[in-house]
Amino acid sequence: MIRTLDLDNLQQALAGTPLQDWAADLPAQLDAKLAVGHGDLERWGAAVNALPALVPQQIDLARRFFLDGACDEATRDALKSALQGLIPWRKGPFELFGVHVDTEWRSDWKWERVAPHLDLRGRRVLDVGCGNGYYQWRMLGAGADSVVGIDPNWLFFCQFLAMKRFLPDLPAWHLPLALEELPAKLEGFDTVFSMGVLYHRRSPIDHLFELKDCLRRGGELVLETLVVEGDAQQVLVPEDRYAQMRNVWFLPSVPALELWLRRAGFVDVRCVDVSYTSVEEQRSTEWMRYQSLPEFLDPADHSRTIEGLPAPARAVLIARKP
Ligand SMILES: Nc1ncnc2c1ncn2[C@@H]1O[C@H](C[S@+](CC[C@H]([NH3+])C(=O)[O-])CC(=O)[O-])[C@@H](O)[C@H]1O
Repeated sequence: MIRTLDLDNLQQALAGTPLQDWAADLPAQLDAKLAVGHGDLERWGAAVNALPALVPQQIDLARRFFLDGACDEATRDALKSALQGLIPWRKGPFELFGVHVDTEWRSDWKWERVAPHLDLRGRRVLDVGCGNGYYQWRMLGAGADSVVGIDPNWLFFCQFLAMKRFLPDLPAWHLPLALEELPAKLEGFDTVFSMGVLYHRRSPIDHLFELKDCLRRGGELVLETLVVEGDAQQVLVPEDRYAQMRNVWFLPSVPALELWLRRAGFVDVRCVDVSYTSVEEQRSTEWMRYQSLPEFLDPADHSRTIEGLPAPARAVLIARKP
């Protein structure tokens, strides 16, 4: 499976950049990771390998994730059943040759809140906690030069490989790595995204420093995370679960998050969006059959989680490394 990581092309894309040495070391690091792997990796790899060989004649990544081209009914059934082998699908939606992968999240809605505030044309991008890579494809659709995603989840890695099958020549790479597994002081990306990751970190300010270390001087950070209302000293730390999630640590107010970013050395810090997540944006579907946001909110009062905490609101902040 390592060959499907397409590391040769990644090395070529990063040749002559500050990321060149890192790219050269990746095959050995990833070989070691893949040797340990995950119990279900073989099954998910088989689902990826079962995807029919289809060549998209129509590609739209700018307005949605949409691929289409010649595909008969039997091939479409084979495509659907291979993609079903990678359930649960959380981030999307994906439209592939007439198959609509209706994911748990309307990630396209989040992208519509983020994208208008950025100019990704010609930029070398890192997406930290990229999930299945949905946003990586949309970043290419917005003109990014190359997009590297990192995420330690093996299922999401396989979901990315499924899409890459149909778009083998596009400059998007997904590495099954956690942020902590990147070398210190990479300082080579023009734009770094961290969306939906900060509240999972026990040391959120260290997370900001780690993101800053991935950026070149003058590079831009795009940070999206759960927030609460309040002033610059307001932060919620849940006693236990938050909207049924176990590993949620810090939910700052927007002014607190802006302060954290400034303390971490970012400049031009600005919040460009705050939105409550609706039960239309995150819900169970045929492609993600577990419980979802509608079950995680207080049934009598959707402004509260079932734990009695403020319902999920997410902010998008942009900041620059001086
Ligand atoms: N140490 C880590 N390093 C890198 N990734 C990690 C780490 N720990 C967890 N993750 C990954 O971070 C992602 C968080 S989801 C956001 C997905 C996308 N960005 C989104 O904005 O929809 C949360 C949400 O649903 O919002 C998961 O894919 C984890 O595997």
